[in-house]
This record gives sequence, structure tokens and C-alpha cells, in this order.
Amino acid sequence: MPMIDADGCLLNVSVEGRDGGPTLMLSNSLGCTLQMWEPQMKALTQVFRVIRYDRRGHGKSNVPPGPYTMERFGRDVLAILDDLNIEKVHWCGLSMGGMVGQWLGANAPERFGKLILANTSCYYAEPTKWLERIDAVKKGGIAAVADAVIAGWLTQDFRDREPDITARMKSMLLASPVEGYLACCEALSTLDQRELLPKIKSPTLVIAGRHDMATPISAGELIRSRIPGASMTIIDAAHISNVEQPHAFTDAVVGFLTQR
Ligand SMILES: O=C(O)CC1=CCC(=O)O1
Repeated sequence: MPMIDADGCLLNVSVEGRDGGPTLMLSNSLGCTLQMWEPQMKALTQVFRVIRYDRRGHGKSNVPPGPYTMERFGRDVLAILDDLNIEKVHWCGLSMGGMVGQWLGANAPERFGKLILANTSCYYAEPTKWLERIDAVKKGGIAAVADAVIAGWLTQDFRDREPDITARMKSMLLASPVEGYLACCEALSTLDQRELLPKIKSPTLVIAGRHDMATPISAGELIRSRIPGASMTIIDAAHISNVEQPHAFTDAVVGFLTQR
């Protein structure tokens, strides 16, 4: 896996899949590494060259001091594409990954074919919940918020049915570097990309989770309504819908990206 330099921050990047196929870039949720896409990799790599990466502050990437911004996260992606000499990709980002996708679609449209913005938001009407989370993590580490976060990621039904997957997701969250996690929460506390959305010209699919309380269907609907021509699919899942409903998620991604 290459480490790619984005303005002095080394980012952990993985490139797999079909050589010469169209390229799809995947972008993670807060507190997740590129491993979160494991349920999709077998199917996606048969059709696409797939780029995954750990956002700065996460996984095996460096953890420079915050604050971070959506622009910084977007420029990190452009640095990865430049380093790999890749002109244009499709984008699928979940949660924060969808927020970075909004920034990129509006600010670097020539680099993106189609966009998939899953379980995401363009702003938070109640940013105080991020300030409270920052406070709790500063006092007690990520363990202080882990159970509540996991309850938002996966429905109770899924957690009862799939304790091993749930435990793996919790370990991934708990392994997040605290400084990186906090710097990302700070970026979320000031998020407002509502004015960017009408600038997005790429064909866009918004995916929402029927049981997602973190970025509810109404947040997805707001994004859909502001991006010209965007469509929306609802999956029977909570926030991390690609893990909770891997087949439905993969089908939605492949169907949208391969349709003419
Ligand atoms: O981790 C969460 O609580 C949910 C979330 C919101 C933005 C994001 O990336 O994850």
C-alpha cells in the first residue's frame, strides 16, 4: 500500500481491482478506516479499479494537529489522484466521505465522473452535539462515546444478529487516534456546505438509511433537492449502511455507476 504525501501528511492509500477498468474512489466515515469497505471489495474490484484511503487523523495515515476542514480533506484526495496520475474517478463516500465528496464535486468537477453520497449531511442544525462529543472524548477518550456511536452506526436488530461484525466495527472505532478523531469532530461542528450543492454538475446518487439517526433521510433529501438531477435510494439500515446491508449497498453503487 503506498503512503502518499498530501502537503506533508502521509496518507495510507490502497489501489486494487480491475486494471484498465473505470476507477472508483471510496471515502470513509468518521472513526473508520479503509477496512470499512471490506463488504464491497469483492464485487467492486471485479468492475472497477478501486482506491481506498485512510483520511488524515485515521488508520495508518498521519495525524497532524487540527483543526481540519472539508477543503483540507478534499485537497488530500486531489493529492492522491495527482500522485497516482489518475485524471478522473467516480466517488462513493459515506458520512464524512459524502461530505468530502460534496466539496470535491463543487470545487474540482473535472476530476469526478459520478458521485455517490451515502448517509451524509451538508450541515448540522444542532452542531452542539459535536461539541458535546468533543468534550466527552477529551475527558474519557473514544471509549466514553463508543457504545452510543455504535448504536447510531448499526441497528439493534443487526447488532443482535451479527455480534462479531459489531465487535469488529467497535474495535475499529476504539483504535482511532484521539487527536485525529477530535480534529474531525471539530470540522463537523462547523460544517455548512448548503451553498456548494447547486454547483455540483456530476450525476449524483444520494443513499440514505431508513433507520439512520445520525444523518437522517431528511438530510439526504436536502442534499438530493439541491443537486441538479440527483436521485435518492433508501436502504433498510442505520448509519453505516454498507456494512448493515452490504448487498443492497453494493447493488445500488454498481447499478448507478454502470448505468448509461
Ligand atoms: O460517527 C458518527 O456518530 C456518525 C457520523 C457523523 C459524521 C460521520 O462521519 O459519522
